[in-house]
Amino acid sequence: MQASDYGASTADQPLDIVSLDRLDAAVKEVIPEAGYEFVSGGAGDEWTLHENRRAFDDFRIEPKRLRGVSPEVDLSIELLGQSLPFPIFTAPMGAHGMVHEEAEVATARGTGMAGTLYCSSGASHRTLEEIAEATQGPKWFQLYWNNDTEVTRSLLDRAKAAGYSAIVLTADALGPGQPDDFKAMSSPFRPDMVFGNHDPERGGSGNFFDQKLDLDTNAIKFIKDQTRLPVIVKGLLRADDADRSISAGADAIQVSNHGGRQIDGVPASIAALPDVVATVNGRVPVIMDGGVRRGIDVVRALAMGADAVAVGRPVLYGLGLGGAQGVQSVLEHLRAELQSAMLLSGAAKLADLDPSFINLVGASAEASRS
Ligand SMILES: Cc1cc2nc3c(=O)[nH]c(=O)nc-3n(C[C@H](O)[C@H](O)[C@H](O)COP(=O)(O)O)c2cc1C
Ligand SMILES: O=C(O)C(=O)c1ccccc1
Repeated sequence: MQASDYGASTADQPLDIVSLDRLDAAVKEVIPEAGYEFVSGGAGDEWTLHENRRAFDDFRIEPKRLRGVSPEVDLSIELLGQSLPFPIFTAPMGAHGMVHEEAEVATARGTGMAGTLYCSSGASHRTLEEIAEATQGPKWFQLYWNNDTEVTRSLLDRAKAAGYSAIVLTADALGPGQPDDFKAMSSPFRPDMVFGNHDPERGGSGNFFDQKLDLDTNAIKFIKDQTRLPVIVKGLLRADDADRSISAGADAIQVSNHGGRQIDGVPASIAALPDVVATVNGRVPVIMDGGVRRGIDVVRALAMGADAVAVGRPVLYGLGLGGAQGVQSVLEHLRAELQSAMLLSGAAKLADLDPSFINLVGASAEASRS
């Protein structure tokens, strides 16, 4: 059966983007409802989902004037041995076939066209090898740890062989958050397309949330011994967990609440960032994700100590609206907004961004006083 028998998704096309927030309403009109609900939704009452956006407002930018800043801001960074043209990359997300018939292959291609890093989800619809081939840019592999270590070992060997340069260990998804029917999830465009790395013989890698993770059984060390690649621990909100992860060998920390999709009622990522940054104290890079939609959000996250940010849902909205080119448009739009936000804040280079650009008000200020 051909993919077209099921109806095709949107053709590749660049998007004329005014603001990433507006993509939500546009994509709702063009992708199947199940796909839109899957991507846009959050856990529980979606309090954390909304808080991820709202909390940015607690961190006001205090712009610096009369500093001779020119528009040619250098946005490039080095992150765990990779150079990125700007400090923004595609967050690991599963099941892109819910949005586009080419699924992660198109997302990875579009991310590569924008020149930045693609983080490939362990719950992708396409195989990690197909995805790796689709992008010329840097790439990391996100692992859902499997209690059957042979399943984990085989995924790590494949990721290394396919050229992924780091492993992201997701620590915050230990049970189904939202929705809970992941095992049955196939693409509405191609019902034959299920999770690409899933090995039905072992039943293993389909049980994404059946992971028992602790530092005593040494997941981080296991990954490093197996791959000799750097490990990013993703999904931390607490400073003590960041500290424990670094002691166990983590090479970077990704502050995240999984886009408000795991446990509701936890703080926004941007609100959790300062404590983690203070404890990490420059030992390893800190990445954050959750609610990044504007160049000013990136300025705030970097001023508060993040080295880079990852973006989730808007990338999939770009995929739904314009395939690989839509993804490219989303990432390039955010890069352009960052460039302008740097100029208008009075920051000549990324290294200039520090907490002196931020004035803390509102709920987050109250929390930090108590
Ligand atoms: C549809 C979808 C699927 C996701 N799948 C994964 C996943 O497989 N692994 C993972 O570590 N995080 C996953 N996430 C979380 C993202 O990596 C990221 O933390 C979050 O989307 C960032 O928030 P934002 O969407 O507000 O930018 C997923 C998020 C979405 C929206
Ligand atoms: O939806 C998610 O947040 C997620 O992590 C996931 C996990 C397994 C399959 C698809 C998505």
